[in-house]
Amino acid sequence: MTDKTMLRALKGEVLPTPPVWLMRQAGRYLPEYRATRAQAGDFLSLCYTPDLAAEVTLQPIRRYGFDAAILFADILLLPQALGLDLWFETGEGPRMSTVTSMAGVKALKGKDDIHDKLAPVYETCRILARELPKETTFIGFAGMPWTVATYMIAGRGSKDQAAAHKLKDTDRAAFSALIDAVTDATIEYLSKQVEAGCEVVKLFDSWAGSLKGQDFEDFAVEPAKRITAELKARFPGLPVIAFPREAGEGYIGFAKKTGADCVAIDNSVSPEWAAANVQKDGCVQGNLDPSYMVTGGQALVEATQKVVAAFKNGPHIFNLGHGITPEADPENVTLLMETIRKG
Ligand SMILES: Cc1c2[nH]c(c1CCC(=O)O)Cc1[nH]c(c(CCC(=O)O)c1C)Cc1[nH]c(c(CCC(=O)O)c1C)Cc1[nH]c(c(C)c1CCC(=O)O)C2
Repeated sequence: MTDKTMLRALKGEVLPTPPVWLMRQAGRYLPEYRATRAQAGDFLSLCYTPDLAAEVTLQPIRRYGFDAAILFADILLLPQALGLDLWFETGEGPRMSTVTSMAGVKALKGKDDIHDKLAPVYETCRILARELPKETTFIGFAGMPWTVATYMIAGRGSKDQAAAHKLKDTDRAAFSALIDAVTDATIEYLSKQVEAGCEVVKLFDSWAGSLKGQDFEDFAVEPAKRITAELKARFPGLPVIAFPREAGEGYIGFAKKTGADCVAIDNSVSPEWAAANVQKDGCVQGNLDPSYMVTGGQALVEATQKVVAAFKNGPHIFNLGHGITPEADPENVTLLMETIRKG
């Protein structure tokens, strides 16, 4: 039996204190992150410089002793490896060349031609597999095809994913071919991360909430199911965490339908609701509102205790409902950790 608490929770064990890590735990709220990012020059150089990417992954582990470390990279490196141009506009976010037709999908690189570009990411994994503390679980990740496709189709982030919905509704063949191409490449990308030392994979579907009805089944559930099944066939026992963010009722049964070991829950649903409707089927991860990491105080303590209490009768990994923001106060993360660990 492993003594890594995160792996134990993923196997369904109910622990007296939940394992904890935070989405975006390596990020701009930490002065040491900002210093290493400045040393790298920019965000993408940081992602592609293995020593520095490993360093920022380790920083929050040293500072807080989280139970898990997540590989430092980005979900948009995969479309870049598929041949799209990617850059970040300061203060705005990602920009990308677009794919909006079958010809565009056909022009993408094949699923086995992504590894040259992504080799530095695999090297980061190898460094971390060596250097992480033995009690720390190492998480690899990728974006889910729908979320990644929304950026590939629009060339940027958007509030309502309108461009992706439009392609889905007007050129189903091109849209489906794009989802399939990203699904196939994601399987190869995650396989390499696991071969390089990741012990768990997390699938980020940040925009799953905008898929409704049959679209949710076809483009959130199905790709998660295919990716999970193929990874588990290649790596028996590999734990998979799925995060269909803002899925609402779609969270119910998501683990059963996809084969994922754990469902990550955002903070638009209450922990009590998630315990009753989702945790009944297995491990859940979540779901404190990230804004408490900015505001802190007694409200943080009480909200944290409420999340822990709501999930205490089943397998639970403590996390935020979404990424920690640049405005968060590092001291509030210390308070969070004290609150969780003193029980
Ligand atoms: C949609 C998405 C992206 N990236 C990711 C998602 C899915 C999760 C989510 O919904 O947030 C996932 C991601 N991005 C990053 C990680 C690393 C691991 C971690 O610490 O969580 C992970 C797992 C680093 C990052 N990815 C990004 C940063 C900030 C970059 C910086 O240092 O300037 C980090 C630390 C940039 C990024 N990357 C992306 C956007 C839209 C942005 C700009 C917005 C922002 O600045 O927060 C795409």
